[in-house]
Amino acid sequence: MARNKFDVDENLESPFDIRHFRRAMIYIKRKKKPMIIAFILSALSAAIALSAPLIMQHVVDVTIPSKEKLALLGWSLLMLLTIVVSVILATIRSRIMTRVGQDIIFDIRTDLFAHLQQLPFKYYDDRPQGKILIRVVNYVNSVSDVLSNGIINFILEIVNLIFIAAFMFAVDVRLSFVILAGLPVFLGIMLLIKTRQRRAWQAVSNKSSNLNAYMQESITGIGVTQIFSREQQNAGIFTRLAGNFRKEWMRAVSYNMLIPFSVDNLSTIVTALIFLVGLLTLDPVDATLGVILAMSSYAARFWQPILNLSNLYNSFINAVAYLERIFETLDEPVTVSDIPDARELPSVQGRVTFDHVTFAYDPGLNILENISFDVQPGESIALVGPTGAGKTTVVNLISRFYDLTGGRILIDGQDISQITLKSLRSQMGIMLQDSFIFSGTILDNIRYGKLDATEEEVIAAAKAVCADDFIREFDQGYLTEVNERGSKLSQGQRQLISFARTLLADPRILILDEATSSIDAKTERLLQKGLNELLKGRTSFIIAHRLSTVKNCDRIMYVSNKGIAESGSHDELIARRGLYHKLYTAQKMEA
Ligand SMILES: Nc1ncnc2c1ncn2[C@@H]1O[C@H](COP(=O)(O)OP(=O)(O)OP(=O)(O)O)[C@@H](O)[C@H]1O
Repeated sequence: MARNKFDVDENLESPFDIRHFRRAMIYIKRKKKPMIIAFILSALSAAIALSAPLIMQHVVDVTIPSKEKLALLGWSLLMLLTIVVSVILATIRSRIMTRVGQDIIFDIRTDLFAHLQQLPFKYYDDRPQGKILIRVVNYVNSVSDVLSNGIINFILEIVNLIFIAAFMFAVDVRLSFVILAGLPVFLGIMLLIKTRQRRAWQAVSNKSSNLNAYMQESITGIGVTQIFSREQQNAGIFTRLAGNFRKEWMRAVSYNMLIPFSVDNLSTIVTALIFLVGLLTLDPVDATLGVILAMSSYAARFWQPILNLSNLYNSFINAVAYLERIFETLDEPVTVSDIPDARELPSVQGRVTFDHVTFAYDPGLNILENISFDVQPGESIALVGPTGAGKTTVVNLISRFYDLTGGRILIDGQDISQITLKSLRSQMGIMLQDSFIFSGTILDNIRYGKLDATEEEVIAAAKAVCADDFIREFDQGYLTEVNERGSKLSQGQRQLISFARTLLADPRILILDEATSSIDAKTERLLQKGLNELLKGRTSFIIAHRLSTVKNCDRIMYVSNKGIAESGSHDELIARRGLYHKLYTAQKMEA
């Protein structure tokens, strides 16, 4: 799909079809047993409640005229009992269904999260994170009730309707037809608004997704916003997005409200008709006062399930808009994945070979073309060159974050597209400019890549990269809580923790993408010590704009013009007086 932005609606690639709902049944079926129990309880409770008008009819027509006080008391108590039993059953059912609803949310969310974890970088490149988040959190919440209670209530209301119709016809056939006469009118209204209503709810889901994406982006970029004093403009954008959401919501809800409004009016008209027809035809044999009262009560009851069904239909329509998004995410292909017979990559020595590699993020726009080179185990390679030349792309390809457009990358002679991603990536250590700190303790963060590491191993890794001293200065030492934005930690400290994390995982191949760029010269000297420790005996690719940091690498590759323009040691490249020499002297002059 094309790259998306916070204020661009995500268009669905396929229109809704019932298969989405059938697919949702997979989750529902897992909860078959509690749902059947809940259904039986609901049916019992509804049937018991339905006997009330019959009791009423009997009391009005027989018990009251015969003035049997004891019988009247008996019937009243029975009526009370029906209400109590029906409430108890309904409460138990509602408990069961709350659990079922939460279980369904849990299952869908777990599947979504597991799938999102596997999706390639390309998926995340193409859309704002907020739009992904809203699917896992809000949309799943929104569909849970429809998939649990909704299904049961739907069946139940239909059964209810049949029951009521049967009771109604048993009491009076003519008046029953009067009640049924409102039905075609109602169905006509439903048909008329159906498509518009679905579109309206789709628009709501789009606008809430946009709002969420902007919120997320704004929170992440709050620092930049405040530096550039963009608060007012951003508030303007937010107001526009929130306004769009409000507008769509109002529109969608107005469709929803149309339905109870129609039901209410139809129900009133039908009840009035019953009284009218009843009065006109009132004779002691077939239309007693009791019959008319019972029938008007059935008329109200008959329209209640219809109202409930139409409300369910509304929720169903909303849920469809969300289900479409959820399944779209679940169907997103894992384009970078293990081939069917992928081999495990055994412990590697660290030889890396690019064999005529060509790569494009977007079809037809090659970023790298026909690159070949061979890196020996333990060799350190610096990738330098102008911004946007493709240095990060080269290292991303080694970890197979993207698949190649052409050629092969081999590790110890094995094509990386033929081996499992897990065995490949577990032998790589990657450190980026912005080292990510997960919420938890410093200890957890260092242990992230090797969960079974002992505390001693963690401390040894921290010591090796000169991180131990500053960690111990915190009151809680290694148990200090840090969060995802790494607050409490300076940039350099975050970097050192990330070095320790990588060292502990002990990868054979190391990638450092601008890992030391945001660090001042003094901290860099400290880091350099840690870094030297980290690099020992490992194949490493280091991207750095500051050439002083890569001067000592075994080989320097100058990436430019979709390929490696120059390659050699610092001294060789300086002697060649080419692109690297130019860049180096320019930086020296600046310093
Ligand atoms: N996810 C992406 N989708 C599409 N194009 C991309 C993507 N990432 C990078 N590019 C493009 O690929 C080219 C190479 O980008 P890359 O990040 O590899 O450059 P770089 O040499 O590492 O740059 P810098 O030194 O600025 O970090 C750039 O033109 C960039 O616009």
